[in-house]
Order: sequence, then C-alpha cells, then structure tokens
Amino acid sequence: MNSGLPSDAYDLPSPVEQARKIELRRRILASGYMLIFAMAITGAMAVMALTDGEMVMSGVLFGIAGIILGAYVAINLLGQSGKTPVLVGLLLVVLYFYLLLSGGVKNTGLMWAVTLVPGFINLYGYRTGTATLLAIGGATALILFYPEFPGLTAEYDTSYRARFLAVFGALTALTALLDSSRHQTQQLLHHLTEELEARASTDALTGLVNRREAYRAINELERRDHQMHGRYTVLIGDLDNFKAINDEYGHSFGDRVLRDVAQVLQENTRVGDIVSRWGGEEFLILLPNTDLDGGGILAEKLRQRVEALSDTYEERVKVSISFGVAEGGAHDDTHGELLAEADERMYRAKHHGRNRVVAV
Ligand SMILES: Nc1nc2c(ncn2[C@@H]2O[C@H](COP(=O)(O)OP(=O)(O)OP(=O)(O)O)[C@@H](O)[C@H]2O)c(=O)[nH]1
Repeated sequence: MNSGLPSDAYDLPSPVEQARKIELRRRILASGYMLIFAMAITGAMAVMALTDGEMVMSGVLFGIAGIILGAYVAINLLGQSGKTPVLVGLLLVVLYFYLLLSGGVKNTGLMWAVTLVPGFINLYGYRTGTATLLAIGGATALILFYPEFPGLTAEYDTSYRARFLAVFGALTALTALLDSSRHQTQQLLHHLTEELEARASTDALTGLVNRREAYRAINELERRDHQMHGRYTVLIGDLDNFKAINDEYGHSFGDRVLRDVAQVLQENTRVGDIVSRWGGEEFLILLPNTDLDGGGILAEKLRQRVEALSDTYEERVKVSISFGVAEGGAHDDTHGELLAEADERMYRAKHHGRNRVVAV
C-alpha cells in the first residue's frame, strides 16, 4: 500500500536538511577561523616573548603556532569533515592548558580563555560546548586551587584566580544562553519550514500530493530517466460525471467521494508510486520503473476498485473513473508531451463511453 508521500521517490534535499548541512558547514568554517586566529595570536605572543628574551617560551609558542599551521594545512589538503571541529577543539585545549600552567607571556596566558568560550560554543553548539567548557572550568579550578599543583609554574594571586574563574563561568553561562535561544529559534524555523513544506505539497481535502509536488516528482523522474535510462508511466484518471454527483447529492457528498477515491488509489499502489490530486476530480499517478503494459494493468485494477466504491454508499450513486496511460522514457519526449498524451488518451476513454482505460 502507498501510505503517502514517498521519501525515496525523488530525493531532493528538504529545506531542513539543507539547513542542517549549512549548520555543519558553518561549524567547519568556524574551525578554520579559530585555527587562523589561534595561529596569529600564538605567533604574535611568540614574537613578544622573543623580544623580551624569553627564549624557551618563545620557542614553545612558535612550536605551537607551527603545529596549528600544520593542522590548518592538513585539514585543507585532506578535506574538511565533521571531525574537523573535534581536532581543532583538542588543539585549542592543549594550548589553553599550556598557557594556564606556564602563564604565557608576562602572565597573560589566561586571557586566551576569553576566546575559548565563544569558540567552543560556536564549534560544538550550546549543549556539548557548555559541557566541555564546564569540564575545562573544573580542571582549571583544580589546577589553580590545588595546593602546589604539579606543573603550575605561573604565579597568580588568590583574588586573580577567583576572579578569573568567576569571569570564565559568567562568560560561559551568557554565551550558552545566547546560543540556546539562537538554537531554539532555529528549531522553530525548521519546524515551521517542515510544516509549510508539507502544506504546500499536500492537497487539503484528500491528503494526496498536490499538483505542484507532482510536477516536482515528474521533473525528478525525468532527470533520472535521462541518467539511468529507466522508464516510468503516468496514469491520468478523471472521475466520470462528477458534476452530476455533486448536483444530485450535494458538494459535501462529492467531497466524500473524492476522499474515498483518493484512498482507493493510494491503497492499491506501491510505496514508490506517487498518487496526486491533479485537479478538481482528476488524479495523476506516477509509476517509476513501470512500462506501459504494467501501467495499463494497474489502471484497470484501479478502475475496478473505484467502480466497486459505488456499492459502499447508501445513496444509489455510480462512481467510476476513466484512465489515460502513457509511458515516459522515450528520451526525446518531454514530460509536457507525455502528460498531453496521457490526457488525450483519458479523453478518448471518456469519448468511448467512460469507465475505461485507454493505453494506446
Ligand atoms: N465536491 C467537489 N467537487 C469538485 C471539486 N473539485 C471539482 N469539483 C467538481 O467536479 C465537477 C467536474 O465536472 P466536469 O468537468 O463537467 O466533469 P464530469 O461531470 O466529471 O464529466 P466527465 O469528466 O466528462 O465525465 C465540477 O462540477 C466541479 O465543481 C471538489 O473539490 N469537491
């Protein structure tokens, strides 16, 4: 049974998928900027240390700048991936702890933490970013307040340590708050976009795919057809004497018939098939990987099932449908010609007495 809009029938990325890809690209881009920034600052600090005669510090900082440069070049040569932000984060953490322990140039190393906070939240989002920063903050508190922590050569006085931790915590909280509201707005936008997409592609009365979406699917099938030399078939079905049904039993009964017919069409087609409401009482069914013979057999089955609907109503109504069938895949045809052919066959079915299938 075909239970609605097939996800694999035509795989254009949805706006939400596109937004997610953009978000990942943004993070990878942010990683690149962070590396360039870290390299520039570390290089500048190395030069300052050199001019102050702090040869060891200068050498280490030049070394770190070199590693960052190497990472930047490697990432660009090997191609950026979702793992890039993790690698960049690791490098930045190593640099941070080195500066914390050594004090950096003139004991200004801790200032690096100011860029670490927005940087991490930008790289990992507010949840993972905040968790990572809390872990870094905890480790920093341990290093700063553990009596004679091994490896801590920098000298910070007690109020400086306490103030640093308070600023680090406040900065993390504020940045996380800002990013979480950005995240919520983004989620809301994703949700609204999905809803709008669904509404814009669905027929409100029958729940079938609408004409706009059917066109999109035909374009996609046509594109695949050219690429993969596949074939597909279209059925155009039009309810017979529907005006008379409306006139005799009322518009809301007509609506009920339309819904029932839509359900019959969906229940008797495959998941990859696309059943759309093409117009008022007209339906278009797209059958990927199906030839004219297969399409004709299905159309005949659908015709019989629609006819059988008549017995399900208390009203003495006769519901029937006429189908025109045409096959795509003659590679010089455009879908315009294909639809015109199916339409012309459907009108011939009407002309020859209705409630029938014409496939040649
Ligand atoms: N109830 C209802 N009727 C609709 C809807 N959309 C279109 N119609 C009606 O469908 C009828 C179509 O009439 P016609 O185009 O004359 O076709 P027909 O009476 O089915 O005759 P043939 O197609 O020649 O068999 C019109 O009366 C439209 O008002 C709808 O959403 N609900």
